[in-house]
Amino acid sequence: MGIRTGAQYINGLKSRQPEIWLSGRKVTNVCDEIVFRQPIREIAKLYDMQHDPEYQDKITHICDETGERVNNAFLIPKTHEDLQARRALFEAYAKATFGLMGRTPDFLNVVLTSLFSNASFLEKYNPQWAENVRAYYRYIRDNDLFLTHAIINPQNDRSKSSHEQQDLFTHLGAVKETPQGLIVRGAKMIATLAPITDEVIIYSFPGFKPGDERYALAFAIPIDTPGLRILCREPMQDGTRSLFDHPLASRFEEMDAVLVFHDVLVPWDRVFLYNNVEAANLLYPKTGIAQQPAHQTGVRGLIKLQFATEVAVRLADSIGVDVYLNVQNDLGELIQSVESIRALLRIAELECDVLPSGEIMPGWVPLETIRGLLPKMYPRAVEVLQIIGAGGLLMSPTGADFANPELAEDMEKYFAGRLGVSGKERVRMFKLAWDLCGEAFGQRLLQYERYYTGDPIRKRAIFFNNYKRVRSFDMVDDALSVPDLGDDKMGAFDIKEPVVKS
Ligand SMILES: Cc1cc2nc3c(=O)[nH]c(=O)nc-3n(C[C@H](O)[C@H](O)[C@H](O)COP(=O)(O)OP(=O)(O)OC[C@H]3O[C@@H](n4cnc5c(N)ncnc54)[C@H](O)[C@@H]3O)c2cc1C
Ligand SMILES: Nc1c(O)cccc1C(=O)O
Repeated sequence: MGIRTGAQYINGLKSRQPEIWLSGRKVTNVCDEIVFRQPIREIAKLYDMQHDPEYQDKITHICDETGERVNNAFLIPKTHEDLQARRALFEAYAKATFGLMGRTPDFLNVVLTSLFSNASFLEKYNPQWAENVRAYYRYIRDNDLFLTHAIINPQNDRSKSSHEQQDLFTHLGAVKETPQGLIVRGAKMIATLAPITDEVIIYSFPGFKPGDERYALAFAIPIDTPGLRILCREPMQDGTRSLFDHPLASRFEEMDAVLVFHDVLVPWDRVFLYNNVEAANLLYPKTGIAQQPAHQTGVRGLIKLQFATEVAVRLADSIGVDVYLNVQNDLGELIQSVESIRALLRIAELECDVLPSGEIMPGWVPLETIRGLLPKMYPRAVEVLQIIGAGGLLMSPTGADFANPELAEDMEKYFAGRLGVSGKERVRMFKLAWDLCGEAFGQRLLQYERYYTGDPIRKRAIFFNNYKRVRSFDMVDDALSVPDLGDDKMGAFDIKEPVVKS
């Protein structure tokens, strides 16, 4: 099959009946659910881009194995050009959503591609697991499917391991083996976009301890598998608010959900690992599913930070405050943050690691540096929007007010910005900023940047320990290697007079 159109993606959603709970009721048809309608349209646009002459050659390629056209997320990078082809995809998808949708199809399809290209690591534990991963990658690639994932245990008692929680199956674990497959029970979080995806893949960050065997799991199943319950968080926009009043929240609400598995059957051919703490702890480091996705998240994060910075620059301009030193200082800081991330991405693409298989991994040091900086830089961009917008962020009327002729004169007179910026233009600018820095929608985007790649504190500590393990810090040795001349001689500088040729 190869690349899908947006209509085919939507028809796929219509062909299934996942158990989705939203605001206390079961969703009967996700495509008719007003909260999901616009986000589905935004994802469908990404699928249509694969057929658009402007994008097709940039974001898709002909699969060597099948001869079909497939998305570049399924490309195993073997050359710098391959890496650029993946970047072109990440950039095109990020720009289509201003970087505001973190879990677009390319993200997990890159994760799966990395699992596929490094599945041999599983062979020592169970060769069938490696085969299952390979078959699953081909299935998702050839059907161009959209995955969600939930790799975190629900936030119950973080001071205790999974097997020490109040209930043995609060956290998702294996209950029993059957001839058809594994029965799993418990919960995982946070499956972003789960309600509008095709499949769910489950695995975990490293960190399992002896006694956690039943939780050491990795598998994938269709999103409408019987017994899988999708519990959505409270919506951040109800789908009725206008594009004028909420130019971003009305389009890019990325629903998050807890997945509850009520004795769900995972067929054996969908089991990638289980009951093996060592394999589960090594999945990340041995399959590159931290490093390759970090390229996608780095590009997406750059676009998101760049977008917030551009909004801040235009916000300041709209009310003439970018003439002031303090505003220029803040805006300059945001621009330098954007340029820092842009430079780090280039370094990551130039300083690659080449695996024995020939796969090239963009450099982990610059990528993890991006992952450590964005959780600080993006919240700062939100703060600068709040500081520049000030009270103006709370004086925006609605599109309905602008539509009422009785108010027309006041709207133009009292809401106008600097000379050349009409009342409607200034209010639209401030609404764009408010969606990013004031709305619950914007606060989720901030929390996403802080936590989507894990706890930034622990990730930075892991980064430090990995960096210390591979770097020598030998300038310190150089500085300490000056011969000790003894105090009386320290002042004597045996500088030889330069020989001057007459
Ligand atoms: C908007 C959003 C979207 C997300 N989307 C996804 C997704 O699609 N798929 C997915 O799998 N996950 C997703 N996540 C979850 C994300 O992976 C987690 O938020 C992240 O791993 C941090 O875990 P936590 O939220 O459970 O925080 P916790 O680990 O519960 O941390 C809470 C606080 O306690 C501290 N803490 C907890 N445990 C320790 C410890 N052992 N040592 C030191 N400090 C500790 C932390 O530093 C933090 O301050 C998403 C998160 C957000 C915010
Ligand atoms: N956060 C991640 C995820 O959700 C899937 C794969 C990788 C990561 C990561 O941050 O490394």
